[in-house]
Amino acid sequence: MTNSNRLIIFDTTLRDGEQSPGASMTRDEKVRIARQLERLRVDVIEAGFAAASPGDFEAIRAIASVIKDSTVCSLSRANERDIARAAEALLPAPRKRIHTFIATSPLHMQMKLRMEPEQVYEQARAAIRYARQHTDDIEFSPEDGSRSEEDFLCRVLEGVIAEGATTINFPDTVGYAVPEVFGETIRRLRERIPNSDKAIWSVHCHNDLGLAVANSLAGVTIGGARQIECTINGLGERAGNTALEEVVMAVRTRSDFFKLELGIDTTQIVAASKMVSQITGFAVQPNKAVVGANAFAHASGIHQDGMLKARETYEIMRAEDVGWAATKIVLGKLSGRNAFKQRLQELGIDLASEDDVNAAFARFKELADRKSEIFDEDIMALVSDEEHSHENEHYRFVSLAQRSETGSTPSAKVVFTMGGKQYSCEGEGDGPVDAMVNAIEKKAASGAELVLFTINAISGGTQSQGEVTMRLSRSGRIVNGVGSDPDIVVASAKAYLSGLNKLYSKIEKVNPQL
Ligand SMILES: CC(=O)SCCNC(=O)CCNC(=O)[C@H](O)C(C)(C)COP(=O)(O)OP(=O)(O)OC[C@H]1O[C@@H](n2cnc3c(N)ncnc32)[C@H](O)[C@@H]1OP(=O)(O)O
Ligand SMILES: CC(C)C(=O)C(=O)O
Ligand SMILES: [Mg+2]
Repeated sequence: MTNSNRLIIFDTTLRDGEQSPGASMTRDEKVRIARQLERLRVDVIEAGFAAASPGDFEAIRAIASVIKDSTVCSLSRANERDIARAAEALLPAPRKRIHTFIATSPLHMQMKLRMEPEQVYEQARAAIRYARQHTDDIEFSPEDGSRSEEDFLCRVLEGVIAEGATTINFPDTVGYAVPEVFGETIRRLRERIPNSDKAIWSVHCHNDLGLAVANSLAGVTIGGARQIECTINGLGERAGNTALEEVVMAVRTRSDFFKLELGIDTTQIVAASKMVSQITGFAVQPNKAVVGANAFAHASGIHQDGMLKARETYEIMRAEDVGWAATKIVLGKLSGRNAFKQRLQELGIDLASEDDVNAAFARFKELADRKSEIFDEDIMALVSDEEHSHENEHYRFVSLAQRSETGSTPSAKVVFTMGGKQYSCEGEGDGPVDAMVNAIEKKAASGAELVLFTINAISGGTQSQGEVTMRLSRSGRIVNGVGSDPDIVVASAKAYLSGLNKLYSKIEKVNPQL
């Protein structure tokens, strides 16, 4: 197989992205994101790690059943049980890939796997042999590749290609690499391995030193890789992975330098970014490249003057090309169903049925009565609330009254349902949010610990909705609850109950003994 100039975009938001503490997603949320990734026309969607849990298995299977254009992939360790589980989850997919990996660095082999290099070599080859029985699209990753010995890598990679691996993914698992060295290593590996041209070479970089995008691009330009693994908004384990929007727009904007072809529909980038941020509760920083709120905003007079005379003076990309709307219909309380449905479509939101659209439209009208202009972020929040209401809703917010006055102890009364029964509880606390949590806990007694609380204004002005993310932890499980409302204490109550629902939910990720 020769490397052409086509750059394959492999998205791992649903697998490595989900490895971000607190970013776990439900099956339905994953399917929504997968559909948006398909609209974005990514080549490969890594939908999860089938052997990790029944929830992950089900999510991969659901994605494999609905995605038609992108290849659907599952990660698996280099053993028969994981690979068989991946193959089973991928059965409905028209295009499927099994991605298997094993660590090759001395540190990982000795301390983590407790295996001799010879055993790792044999296990890697055996894994590919077994995976070949299920599909001929097989990817292999030597985990911790950038800290592995080159001679050993050559031997393992030659062996797995000989067994039928069609993609060799070189990971910088701990974000240790620097661009020139990383690119040169891949170039040398490709040069030294006799059958290297039988596989497509790929890069998978982490951002621990903020070099994930630079390393990925060096892997392509210096190393000759033709697949980049990346995630929306750079989500991922620890400091995250290579950001899809950044590599894609770098390759496209500087096509004079990269001279590579991409299949991506870049106009879907912003919708994908907003969807992932909304579902995971991980806000995008305003100065984030491409998808940050300020990425195309100009505040200083000289820049504004230049922009008015010729956009190119201060912009290297067009906002519309990545999906920022230039002009649009303003949605408000006088808008109708058609305008609302049109905006849902533009935001890549597919509601399952007309009933779902009607329910979301009713919430939209309710919100529009309290808020003069409804922004895209409001709609995303509202639809997400709608989707959560279909999940196993053990806890549901009904109403809240709270009182805080300088010099007196804040108090809150929360009405909510638990297991279908309605309760009204009162509590006091250091502040209104603390009082609200104490009120809920009087009845819920969940044992959850609040480990992170963030609040974002999800559109402009003081009448903006507040979007609250509450990260809860219980017995080693971490979940993000998200809630939005123009009243930030109500948003907090919704976020807290949504977190409790996730902790309660059986389909959330657990570590079952399969
Ligand atoms: C770099 C990466 O991102 S790798 C992907 C990381 N993602 C995840 O780990 C998420 C999903 N993981 C899980 O749900 C669980 O870890 C499972 C289901 C895979 C395994 O759970 P458990 O069986 O309880 O094992 P546990 O996680 O405690 O330990 C991992 C085991 O796999 C072994 N292992 C690790 N990597 C590999 C591999 N690539 N191939 C084969 N075995 C491996 C470890 O040596 C360890 O074996 P041991 O139990 O004999 O000591
Ligand atoms: C499974 C592999 C590719 C991985 O995520 C890593 O090494 O970071
Ligand atoms: Mg990774």
